[in-house]
Amino acid sequence: MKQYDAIVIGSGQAGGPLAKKLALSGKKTALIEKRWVGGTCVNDGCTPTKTMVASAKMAYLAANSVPLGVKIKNFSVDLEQIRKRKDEVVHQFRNGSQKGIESTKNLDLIFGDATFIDNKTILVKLNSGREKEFKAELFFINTGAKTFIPDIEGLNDIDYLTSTTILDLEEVPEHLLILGGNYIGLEFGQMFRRFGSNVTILEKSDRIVSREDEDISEELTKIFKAEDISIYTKTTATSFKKKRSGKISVLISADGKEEKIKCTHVLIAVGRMPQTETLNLQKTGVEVDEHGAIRTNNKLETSAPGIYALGDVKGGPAFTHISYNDYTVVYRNLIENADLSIKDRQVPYCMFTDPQLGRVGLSETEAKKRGINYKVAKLPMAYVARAIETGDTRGFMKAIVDADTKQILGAAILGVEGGETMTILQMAMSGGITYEEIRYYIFAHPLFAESLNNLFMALEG
Ligand SMILES: Cc1cc2nc3c(=O)[nH]c(=O)nc-3n(C[C@H](O)[C@H](O)[C@H](O)COP(=O)(O)OP(=O)(O)OC[C@H]3O[C@@H](n4cnc5c(N)ncnc54)[C@H](O)[C@@H]3O)c2cc1C
Ligand SMILES: NC(=O)c1ccc[n+]([C@@H]2O[C@H](COP(=O)([O-])OP(=O)(O)OC[C@H]3O[C@@H](n4cnc5c(N)ncnc54)[C@H](O)[C@@H]3O)[C@@H](O)[C@H]2O)c1
Repeated sequence: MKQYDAIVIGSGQAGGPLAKKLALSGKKTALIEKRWVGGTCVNDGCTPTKTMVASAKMAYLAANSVPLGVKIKNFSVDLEQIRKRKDEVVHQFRNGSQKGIESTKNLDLIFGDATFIDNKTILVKLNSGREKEFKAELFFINTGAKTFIPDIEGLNDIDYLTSTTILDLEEVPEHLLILGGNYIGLEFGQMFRRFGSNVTILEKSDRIVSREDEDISEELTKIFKAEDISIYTKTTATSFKKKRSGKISVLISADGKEEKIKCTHVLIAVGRMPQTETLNLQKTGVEVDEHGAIRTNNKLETSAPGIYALGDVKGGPAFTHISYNDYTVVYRNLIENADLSIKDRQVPYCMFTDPQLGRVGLSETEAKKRGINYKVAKLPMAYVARAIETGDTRGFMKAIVDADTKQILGAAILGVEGGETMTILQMAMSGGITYEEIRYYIFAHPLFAESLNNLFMALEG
């Protein structure tokens, strides 16, 4: 049985870089991956969706070019080319990471499905069909999450789509019904509407993006409705039935009333669940919560000594940059004797609808709940010179500031390149730059960033 110093299970956004750095630090390391190097982000998450969102944006621009004085006649969407481009980008990223791992001294990349025998031993069902046991002093679990499939009558009798299978559709759905109105539902909903599908989104809560402030949900709803996307809130599906015509009949319960909708495709986007059920964690003493997420402390140590958990598998904010940050925390604590913690770290994120929603820090709702003496700065994108010049004034900029200290507490930028503008405020928050300083800051004209002067001017008087 081969003995390692460290075994990393899962080559997600933490696992790959961590395995390389551990090996380079002198630890004999193995990285076990059951599918593809790069995990969800590279293979069926961020990378493929954002390449396809770019195609959807191109279709939107072509369809809306006339006001800018450009007539585009007869454009069409070529899903095969969109898929091909997406696959090329994914393969480029995946192969690049794999080569980097394979050429790292002291590191073995093993393709197979790992399960614990005890807290120092794993059994790997190799992709070649054989089984092998490996031992290590340290284990790092980075097995990510997968689509949660709700228990709804008839769902298993239709070929429903997930965020993975929808990436490889060979034709644009005639009518795509989406269950769930948050990141995945909204990014795919708008994308396929722009590719030519009729799109209906069913959201269980009383508004889409229900974790955000109400004005954000309202503005996004307006933006989606302007593209003829149907949104039902306080609604879920109660049964699915495949018709002889090939169509799917969906019984929905909308705000207490029942209604039937026909569609051709169904995308399930009601959340993701940690991939822990096949790890045999009961053999290790690693505790999980009621959702199967691994419990860790602020240094990402589990309840079993020598076993760490990083990324989506531990629950909490499920983003690539958070998983990557987990890796730096674990690595630097272990190898560089740092004393880093994930407590109170910033969690920025960007939803890649068009326009984007860039978010960091407190929302207005949270500031109110905490009883903070806050003020809200808000500027419609229709007042942003760059937005007017480039012909897209949808959305607004919003910042929550501390009325006493003048520090920025949070920001929501719903607008073109909203993620980039949000990041400027995120850095101001890290550096303790006050909103008054930003109000008088020199930004190059006419950038979106320049309007941060005006955003905070709104707080004067
Ligand atoms: C459609 C979609 C779009 C997204 N877009 C964004 C975005 O724009 N921005 C953003 O920040 N985040 C986005 N995310 C979330 C992001 O992809 C994840 O948060 C990120 O990939 C972090 O994952 P991870 O490192 O925890 O693990 P993952 O990347 O999920 O990797 C886990 C790896 O472990 C492997 N594995 C699992 N079990 C075993 C086992 N027993 N043995 C061996 N290997 C195993 C899996 O095959 C997988 O490769 C998106 C997610 C989805 C689904
Ligand atoms: N741009 C990004 O950063 C990005 C993009 C895609 C995904 N992600 C990550 O992927 C994760 C999963 O995203 P998601 O959108 O699937 O999940 P989510 O948990 O963020 O949202 C699920 C939505 O479905 C609704 N819902 C739940 N049950 C329902 C039902 N039965 N009927 C109708 N609606 C129902 C919920 O109210 C919620 O609005 C997120 O946590 C996110 O971190 C990030």
